[in-house]
Parts: sequence; C-alpha cells; structure tokens
Amino acid sequence: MENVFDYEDIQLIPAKCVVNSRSECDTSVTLGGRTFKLPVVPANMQTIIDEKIALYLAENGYFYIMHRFEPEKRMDFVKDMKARSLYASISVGVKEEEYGFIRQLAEEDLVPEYITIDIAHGHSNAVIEMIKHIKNYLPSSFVIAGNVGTPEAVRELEHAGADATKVGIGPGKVCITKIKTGFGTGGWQLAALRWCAKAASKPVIADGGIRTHGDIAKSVRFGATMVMIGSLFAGHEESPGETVEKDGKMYKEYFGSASEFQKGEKKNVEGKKMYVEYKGPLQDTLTEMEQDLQSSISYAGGDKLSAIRNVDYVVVKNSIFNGDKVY
Ligand SMILES: NC(=O)C1=CN([C@@H]2O[C@H](COP(=O)(O)OP(=O)(O)OC[C@H]3O[C@@H](n4cnc5c(N)ncnc54)[C@H](OP(=O)(O)O)[C@@H]3O)[C@@H](O)[C@H]2O)C=CC1
Ligand SMILES: Nc1nc2c(ncn2[C@@H]2O[C@H](COP(=O)(O)O)[C@@H](O)[C@H]2O)c(=O)[nH]1
Repeated sequence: MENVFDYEDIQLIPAKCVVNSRSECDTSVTLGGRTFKLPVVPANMQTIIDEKIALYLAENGYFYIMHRFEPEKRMDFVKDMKARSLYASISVGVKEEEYGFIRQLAEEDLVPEYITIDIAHGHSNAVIEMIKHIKNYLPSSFVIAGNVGTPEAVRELEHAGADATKVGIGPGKVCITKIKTGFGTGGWQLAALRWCAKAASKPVIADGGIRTHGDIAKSVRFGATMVMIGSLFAGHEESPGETVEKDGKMYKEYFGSASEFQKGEKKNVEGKKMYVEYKGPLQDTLTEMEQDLQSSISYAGGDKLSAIRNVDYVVVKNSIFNGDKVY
C-alpha cells in the first residue's frame, strides 16, 4: 500500500464559496431508501446506544443501529418501532442462534428495514453465509456487513448480497485489536477507507477513529456514505452506562464490545474500558456536528454534502494540530 495516511495527516483545500450563509448547506444523506439529517451513526455498542436513544434518533430524522448485546430484547424492539411507524435497524452476529432469530422475524412478518452484521473480522465465510441467510428470509432488509479493511473483502461481501459494507478494523478509541493481534487499519483508517471505497459499488460506512467533527468531512471526501462513531457519542446525559464523579468532575463509562466488561469473561479480549467526560445532552452534539458539517460543505464550495467528495487535499503528516491538544 502506497500513500498511507490517517485523519490527522490530511487537510481539505477550500474552494470558492457559493452560499451566503452556512445554514443554506444541506448535510442530509440517503441510505437504503431513507434520507437522514446527518451522514453519521452512533456506534452499535452497549455504552453508546439503547432503545431510548434509538427511538429519539429515529423520531428526529437520524440514522441509528441498535446493538446486539441483549438478544432477547430484539424482537420486542422491532415490534415497538413498527408500532410507532418508525424504521427498525438492528444488529446480528453470526452464531447458530442468529439464524433462528432471522427465521423467527420472517415467520412473524417483522421485517427490520436495516440489519447490520456486526463482527470483528467480517471478511469471512460466516458473514457471507449470514448475508445469504438474511437475503433469503428477509429480502427487503438493507444489509450492512462488516467489519472489513480491504477491497477484496468489500467486493466479496457485496457479491454475497450486502447492500453496504462497514470499513474499520482496529481504529476505535477503546480498541486493542491492533496491539493484541498486530492487525488492522489503526493508524491508516482514512487511507483504508479510500482503498475500500474505490472498490465498492455500494455504500461504504467508515467505522472508528473519528476524533473531531472535521474527520466526518474527511471520511466523506474519501468515499464514506455514512460514518460510525463511538467515542464522540459517549458520555452524554442519555448515554447508557455508569456515571462516576472524580475530583468534582462527572465521567461516563465507554467500553469496547470485545472487552471483558461486555463479554463478562477474559476470553479473546480485544477491547478496553475508559471514562469520558460528561458532555451534556446528545442533541447538542448532533446540532454542533450539523453546523460543523454545514461549514465543511461551504468550504468545499457547494451547498450539498456531495460537494465535499471532489475537493482537493494535501497530506501534512501528523502536523495539522500544531502541537495543540484537542482531545
Ligand atoms: N471494528 C473492530 O475493529 C472490532 C470490533 N469488535 C467488536 O466486538 C464485538 C465482538 O466481535 P466478535 O468477537 O467478532 O463477535 P462474536 O463474539 O459474536 O464472534 C463472532 C464469531 O466469529 C468468530 N470470530 C471472532 N473473531 C474471529 C477471528 N478473528 N477469526 C475467526 N473467527 C472469529 C467467533 O468465534 P470465536 O470467539 O470462538 O473465535 C464467533 O463464532 C462486535 O461488536 C465487533 O464489532 C471486536 C474487535 C474488533
Ligand atoms: N477492536 C475493537 N473495536 C471495537 C470494540 N468495540 C467497538 N469497536 C469498534 O470501535 C468503533 C468505534 O470507534 P471510535 O473510535 O469512534 O470510538 C465501533 O463502531 C467498533 O467498530 C472492541 O472491543 N474492540
């Protein structure tokens, strides 16, 4: 791989502004036939999303993906969203019981609009078989498959029937895959995204490594239709998980889906736990993301998200923060 870089190594180059106010810029994106306010989705992790947040996001025009770590609740979750005439977007794994769950959804005519196959190493026969199983029983569900980090993987999962692929192995804030296994896209996630997006014929979701709102625009520039974010969504008033106070400051827990805190045992651990500063209401962050992205669109010289896709960029190896501490 040549020209390897990550988010902090890139600056997008401004083009002539065509709007009189950033409020004219439209940040919406379409995925699976629905249009959402932002090209951003909170990570399908237990300390990032729960049923209440999913409901809020769906009701307010945002995309969400519910996590898969309380499998017994998923059927009722889908029923509840349907009863409210909202879209249902759930996650599944690849173990035997998940095959039965998909059959059960089909038998009860409960068709989630979005199903994300969420495993660490998505370039596998296990994922390919699950894509085919879902497409067989729930052909109208939009299937997101991952995670992957190579063009070959993107092509194979698309060929198996995936409607979108999710790119990112190891760039996450609570990820220790890169340390424990030596593998992944950590440190070059943005270049991996570009590599994968060039091979893709369907939408790509960039997953992990987003540390600033500007990284969302950079993801869009390098081929992402949607960006999955964990750490920036952790620590909100609504965020699930323990809140602690230390030296008069409030913090909330954020742990990896492959951490011992999620698994309840120390087996194949590839994630850790951290505490993030309390951030206040989730909507404030969503609003700030929208404003920052509107500004990005204006710097791109357009009034729609698509303007960002064609801007020029420079590689400024690890220097854009000029030594400033940003997180
Ligand atoms: N994006 C990322 O970089 C990563 C994300 N995660 C997240 O952690 C959660 C747990 O992931 P995961 O462990 O895959 O889920 P599961 O524990 O549900 O495992 C899924 C299946 O894949 C097998 N499996 C897991 N890893 C590998 C591997 N490297 N090679 C071959 N088979 C494998 C498991 O078997 P067995 O356990 O017996 O091997 C199991 O049968 C998910 O939410 C995932 O997204 C985890 C690591 C990296
Ligand atoms: N290697 C691991 N990756 C994990 C784990 N749990 C979640 N994740 C991935 O991280 C992103 C979120 O990244 P962030 O940089 O925005 O915080 C998430 O969507 C997963 O893909 C884990 O235990 N190990």
